[in-house]
Amino acid sequence: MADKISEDVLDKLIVDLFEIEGVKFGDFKLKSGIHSPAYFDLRVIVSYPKLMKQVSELLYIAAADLNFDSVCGVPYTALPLATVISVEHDKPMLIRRREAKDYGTKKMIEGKYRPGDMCLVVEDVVTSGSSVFETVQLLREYELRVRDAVVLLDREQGGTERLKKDGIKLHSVLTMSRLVDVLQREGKIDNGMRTKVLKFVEHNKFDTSGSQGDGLAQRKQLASSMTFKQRGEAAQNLVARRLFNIMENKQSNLAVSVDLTKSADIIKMVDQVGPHVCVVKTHVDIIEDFTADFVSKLQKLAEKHNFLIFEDRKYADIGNTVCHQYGGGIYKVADWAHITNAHTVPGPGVVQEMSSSGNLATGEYTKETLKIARDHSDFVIGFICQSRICEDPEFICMTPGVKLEGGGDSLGQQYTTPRDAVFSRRTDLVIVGRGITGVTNPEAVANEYRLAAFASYQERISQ
Ligand SMILES: O=c1ccn([C@@H]2O[C@H](COP(=O)(O)O)[C@@H](O)[C@H]2O)c(=O)[nH]1
Repeated sequence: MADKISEDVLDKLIVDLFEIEGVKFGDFKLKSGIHSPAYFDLRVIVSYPKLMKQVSELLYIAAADLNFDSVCGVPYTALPLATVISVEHDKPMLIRRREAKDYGTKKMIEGKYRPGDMCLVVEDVVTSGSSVFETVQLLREYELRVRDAVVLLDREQGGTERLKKDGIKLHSVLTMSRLVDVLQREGKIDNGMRTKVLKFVEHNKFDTSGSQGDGLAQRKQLASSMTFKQRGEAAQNLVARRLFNIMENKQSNLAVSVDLTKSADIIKMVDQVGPHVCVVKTHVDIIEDFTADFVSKLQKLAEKHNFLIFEDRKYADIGNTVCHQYGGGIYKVADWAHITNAHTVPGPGVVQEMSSSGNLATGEYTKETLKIARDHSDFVIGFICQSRICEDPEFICMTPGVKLEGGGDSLGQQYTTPRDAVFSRRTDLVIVGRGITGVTNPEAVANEYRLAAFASYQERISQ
């Protein structure tokens, strides 16, 4: 890069980024819980149009010798940079969606292209390279070719090497070491901070020895110590991705189980507690007056409050029968439920452990169901379990039988507390039924459960 752009221009850019607080130094606790002496937030660039134009131009120069038909920014910070490159140099742009639309074409890549077109990926900061790789992977799924990516700042933590393994050459405008060298020379940071940052980079390199690009496995991070955001970014399954997204945005890892028997009561309850939950769980076969109108009201509430619908049907028959049960009958679960579940006793399917006392779902059963889930990860998003059963980031562990005060009921249900489930047993999401639906002020109580469960998750990832 240094050969294409003058040293002075790069040095001035580094100081400008520092001045607009796109680069900060101190003690920053990252979402992963790690303390970092440097923090980058290049989203601020959009507030400085001249700088945004300059950065886009430098990214374009970094790609000057390359042949490409279109550009695609990694969402979100790099989107405006890719837009400026596209407009200034008359290069068609492609937009990568984070989530497929629920209607229409369900495309993940927007824009016109021909199969085999070469696309240049644009990114603001690269650490492990997993965000760039995710975008590349999607473009390749859509029959585009990708050989190169340009980035404003390479943190030099293994991203270049990792992307190389996937056939992508990373071209960076700036590197972390150059950045701290210049800032020290310009008197913006002292030598102690410079050394601290360089040591941090040295000791926090991502392992690039794996052959394939699931960055998270290579980071050797355990699911239980990762943020929901990181896990959403790593998940390939779109429902899992969407759920992690909702959990992160609503700061909720609470599912409410609305086991009421009259549809009007269910709708009223869901509207009250909807703002606090990421999932509403139903048992439609206990509803006395089930109609299609109930489903459409529930779907409207799911949109209004942004939650997913989980029909707790616990399928357990042969594939052919389950297909009829799931897609047909009077409930037509497949038409409206985002999530449903199955026992694994009949063979491959989804997994379940029970919270009731004396349940038989232990040992080998759990091991086998985990294997089935891994073999069908395009279809499986997680497990019903009382303790985390695996550290695969994409699988969500959901725990029913939760009450703030613990205890049990007269029919064998055993309750655990939100903290015990999420912090001690390291599961992700708590399912609460009567603890919320059986009280006089469900909305306030749902919020209490939300706060307790989310605080336990935050405590866990900051360990
Ligand atoms: O092992 C399991 C599997 C599912 N459930 C379901 O969760 C709720 C719990 O309701 P509470 O009122 O909080 O007891 C209910 O719908 C069960 O069918 C479970 O409890 N245990």
